[in-house]
Parts: sequence; structure tokens; C-alpha cells
Amino acid sequence: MQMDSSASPKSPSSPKTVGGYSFDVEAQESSDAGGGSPSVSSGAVCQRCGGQQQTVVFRQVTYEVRAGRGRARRWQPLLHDVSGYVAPQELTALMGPSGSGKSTLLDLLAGRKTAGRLAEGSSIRFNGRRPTSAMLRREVGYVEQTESLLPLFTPSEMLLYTSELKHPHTMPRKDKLQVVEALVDKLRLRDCADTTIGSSLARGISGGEAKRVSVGLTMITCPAVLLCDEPTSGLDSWNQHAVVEALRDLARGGIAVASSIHAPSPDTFALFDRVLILQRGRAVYFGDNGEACSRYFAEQFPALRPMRPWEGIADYVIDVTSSKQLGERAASEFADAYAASELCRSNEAEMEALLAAAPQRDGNGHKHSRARSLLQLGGPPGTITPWWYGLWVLFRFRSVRGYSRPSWLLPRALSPLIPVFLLATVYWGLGNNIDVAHVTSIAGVLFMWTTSAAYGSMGLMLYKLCEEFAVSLTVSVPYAIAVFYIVKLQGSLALFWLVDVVTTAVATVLALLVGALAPNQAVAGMALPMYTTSLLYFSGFLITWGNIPPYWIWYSVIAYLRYAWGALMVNQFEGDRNIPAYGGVPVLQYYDLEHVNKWAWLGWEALFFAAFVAAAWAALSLVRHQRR
Ligand SMILES: Nc1ncnc2c1ncn2[C@@H]1O[C@H](COP(=O)(O)OP(=O)(O)OP(=O)(O)O)[C@@H](O)[C@H]1O
Repeated sequence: MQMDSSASPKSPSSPKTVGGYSFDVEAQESSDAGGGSPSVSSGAVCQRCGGQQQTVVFRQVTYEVRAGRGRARRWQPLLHDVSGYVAPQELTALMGPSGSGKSTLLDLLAGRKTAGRLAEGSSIRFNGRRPTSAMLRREVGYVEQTESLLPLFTPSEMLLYTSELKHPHTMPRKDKLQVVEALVDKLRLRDCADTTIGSSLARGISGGEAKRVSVGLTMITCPAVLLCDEPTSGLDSWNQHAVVEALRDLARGGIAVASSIHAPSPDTFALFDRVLILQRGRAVYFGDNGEACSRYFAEQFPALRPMRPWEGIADYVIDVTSSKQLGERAASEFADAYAASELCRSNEAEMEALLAAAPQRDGNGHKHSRARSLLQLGGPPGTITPWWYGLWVLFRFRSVRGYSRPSWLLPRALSPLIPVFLLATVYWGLGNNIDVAHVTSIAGVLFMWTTSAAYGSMGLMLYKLCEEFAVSLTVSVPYAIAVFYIVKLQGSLALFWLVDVVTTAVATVLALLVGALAPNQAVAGMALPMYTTSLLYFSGFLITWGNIPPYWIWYSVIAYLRYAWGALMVNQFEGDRNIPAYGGVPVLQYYDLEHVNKWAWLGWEALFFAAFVAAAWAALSLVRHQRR
């Protein structure tokens, strides 16, 4: 295996610089021309963004999780003594049968593991340094098996949207656009750049194109290390090739790329520079791809069946090392043989050299120039844009997209018609009929008005809450006017409308809070209606204040619907309209609302909104449900 720790990366003759990013076409072309195994360079500068390249060296990685129950519970290793490296300018394949530990290793390198432990002696180093979580956020891009693209967007829009969110808001828009344009070219997405991404229900770009868009989203911030978990799964061989080709091009630009892959075609497999083969959590081969790989197996295991003429190296190696082919062989035979091999020793020596050559200073004598250059962008990607700018981007891209689609807008705009229709037809003209017999009906109208707002946001996806609220706010005006005048309600129309707006806002943020706190969708789907239904009992209408048991009074005090409905009741029945009812007791006294200031109660409800916003903010920042 070739290793030249002093060599510089393939130097571009004239890299094209775009908003701080440069894309090196020549390096890619020279490597396409068959320059052999790429050299490993330490301390070199990434040709794309001018940041420092990263070499990831992992040695004797043993990772264990708790398995079993009760007394049988013990630590079970998922990876055992796995060593290797991912070097800049190289594309490394992670291969092995299903369950061999490929995703586990990628997760460990990316710092995404939340469960289990690394055994003593395991080490993962980025340019010789133990990675911190901030460094991993900055330096590592991770492409998941399943992509989460927005179906109404085109690849260009998706990339620009991400660019807007992940770059500092002070970066000029034309630079962000140029970054996107350069990625579109680099990932060969030009032909589909303006085609809708689509979904399983509405056909859009191809699966391979979608994968390349996902890679592009990760590359927006120019990470030095790109890790991909089976980016070609579910793709035909043509699309598989296109995705791996794109990864190889990114690697040639200076990025260290590792990708797990299943059964690539020979042509596609040939794009990889280096291969790590895992079997049952142990390495059975780490070395150059191609001839070197097949030669290793032929020399180490002469008794193995020969490669068939139609077989690619990848298929052959996985076939002969996978457990079903082992027959009487011990499952660990390949791993033991590799651990004792000359190849393993030479890899160890290479890793030692890589760690020794790890750059502490860049060419200008500055420590960790990449870290610094990214900090100049405003900090780690998660916090790079202020919240108000993020919200603005969200509205600019997603809301405008949704609002212009009748299939998105109409159900949202028309769904409040149902409660409005019910209220209007059941209580037509009742509101100005100040009659004892109608007091409960009118109190019921007002109760229905608040509860329909409280339930309105229940089924919403979290990321859509903001744009949904904007629609609710707009459509609530005509609906509030319609109900107010058709039912002939009394008091202030403004208060009647504002109660609806604030209740919708509180319910929306509440949905966000419950979504952030609930460990999964099922719990959220149960908790939210249960909580809102419980509020109905304690808001003063179904059980009057005097009948609430003393030990539940506190719950009534914090039931936000109580303030909404109370304000509407006072609006309706204050002054002359506070007629004697229910055994001669005036309406507002009966409901314990006689001293209530309706605007103050609206204010209290608004305070609930502020409190829920703060709680949702904290929950979204602090609560992590992902377990890997
Ligand atoms: N948290 C965990 N607890 C227990 N077992 C786990 C855990 N995570 C992974 N495993 C097990 O570890 C093994 C390796 O899993 P991993 O997902 O890394 O395999 P893989 O090689 O990526 O498989 P595939 O190719 O099917 O995606 C599997 O047997 C899996 O069931």
C-alpha cells in the first residue's frame, strides 16, 4: 500500500473560487486519468474551501453495547479491534455482510453513538487529535441511508435553502447561489436542477439524483470528512455508479470520504481507492482496492475457490468471507488471518506514521486553520444563522412554496369552515337574545369557539408549525367576522378575534413542546389530545369554578383555555347583559367571572404563549431522543 505522508495533495492549476469555496477540476481530471493510488497528505489545505484536510485514524476500536436481560445482561462487542484510516483525496469503501458493523463504525467516527461504550485502548483521531463534539459538527458530514428532502423543491432550491440556513446571514446571496451552482455541477445535477424532487406519490427526480442532492446538502458547509451510510441502497447500477462517481470527485477535491456499500458492480467498485472489509465486527481486510485485494485473498487462503470470470472483486470477497460460505471454517478465521498478516502490520506502521505526521500547524504557522476559518463564518453550523434569519428563510422558501399550491393551502384554509358552519347553523342569531333560556347555549358557542382553535393545530408536523400558523392567522379574520355576525354575538369583535388568534398560537406552540418532549410520534399523538381534553374540564364551563375540588384548583389556574373562554364570556355578558340566570344568580357570577377584566385575561393567555415558547425552546435545545 502506498503512503507518502510528506506529499502535498494533487495541486490544482487554477481552482475556481466561489464564495470562499473552490472547486478543483484539474485534480479530478488527473485522477481520472489513472494516477494510481492517491497519496495521503497531512496538513494540506482543502482545495474546496481552503480549510485544513483531515485524516481520520481509528485504531483497535472495540465498541460494546449492553445486551440481554436481568442477570444475563452483559457487554456485547459490536466491533472488535478494528483499525484503519480515512484519508483526504481518497474514497474508502466499507464492506461486509449485513450486520457486520459498517454503520456502527461510521456512527462512531462521526460521534453519533449515544449508547454503548468504547473499550479501553480504542482510539479515534482526527489529524492526530481526539475529536470534540464541536469539531465533529464542523468537520464531519454524514449522509444517512434515508434522505429527507422536501418534495416540492427542486434540487437547486433545496441546496439554496440549506445554504441559506447553514451559511452566515451576512454572506452575500450571490455567493450562496454560487456555492449551490458549483455543487450542482460537481454532483452532476445540472440536468435535473430545476425538476421537482417529488415523492413516492408524485414522481420527481430519480433515486440516484436524490442521493446526490443529499450528498450536496451535507457538502454545503464543506466538511473535511464525508461519511456515507449506504448511499447507493435501492439504486440501479447506473445510478449507483453516478453516486459513487460523485463521491470520488468530492474526495479528489481534498475531502476524506468513506462510504459503506453493498454489492457494487465491478465498474462502481473500481472507483474506490481503499477497502475495509468487516465480518462480525472484525476487520478481515484493510488495504488498496483492486488487484491488491484479490491478491491478498488468493495468497492468504489458497484453498478458497477461485474468482469466477463473471464475478467482480467485491462480490467475490464478500461471498467467500460471509458466514454462510464459511462451512466448517471457524467464523473468525479470516479476521485472525488478517490480524496476523504482513498487510496488517504494514497498515499499523502507516497509521503510526500518519499520527506522527499529523499537522498541528498549517503552512502559515497558525494552529488548525480550518477550525478558525469556519469560526470566522460564525461558529458551528447549528448556530451559524440567528433564529430570526432562520425563520425568515423558512417563510421565504417553504411557506411561499406551500401557499402557492392549492393542494397544500385549500385544506388548511377551508378546514375551519366545519366548526364555523356548525356554530352558524346551530346558534343562528342567538347572541343578541338576552334570555335566561339561552345563556348556556351562548356560553357553549363561546366554549366551542375556543376549543376549535385549541384542537386546530393538533395533527401538525413540528417543522410546519410556523407556516401553518401564518395561514391560521389569515383565515381566522373572515371566519371570526362570520361567526360573530351570524350568531349576533355581543361585545368587542376585536377581542373575539384576538382570543381565537392567541388560542391558536398557544395550541401551536404546545404541539411543538409536546413533540419535542415525547420520545416518539405515538406518545405525542396520545399526550396532546389528552392534555387538551383535560383542559376542557377545568376551563370553567363543564365544571364551574365552585365545583372544582380544591386539590384540582391549581390545574384550573394553569388551564390556558379558562382565560380564553372567560374573556369571551365577559365580552358577551358584561354590563346590562349580565342577566340573572341559574336560580337568579347573574351569569358572570355563576361562572365566577364577575370581577374578570377581559383584556387582562387575554393578556394572561398571551403569557401562556410566552411560557410555552420558552419551554418548547428549551425542550428542542436540550432533549435528545435519538438512540444509536
Ligand atoms: N444499540 C445496539 N444494541 C444492540 N445491538 C446493536 C446495536 N446497534 C447495532 N447492533 C447490532 O450490531 C450489528 C452491526 O450493526 P450495523 O448496523 O453496524 O451493521 P451493518 O454492517 O451496517 O449492517 P447493514 O449492512 O445491514 O446495514 C448488528 O448485528 C446489529 O443488530
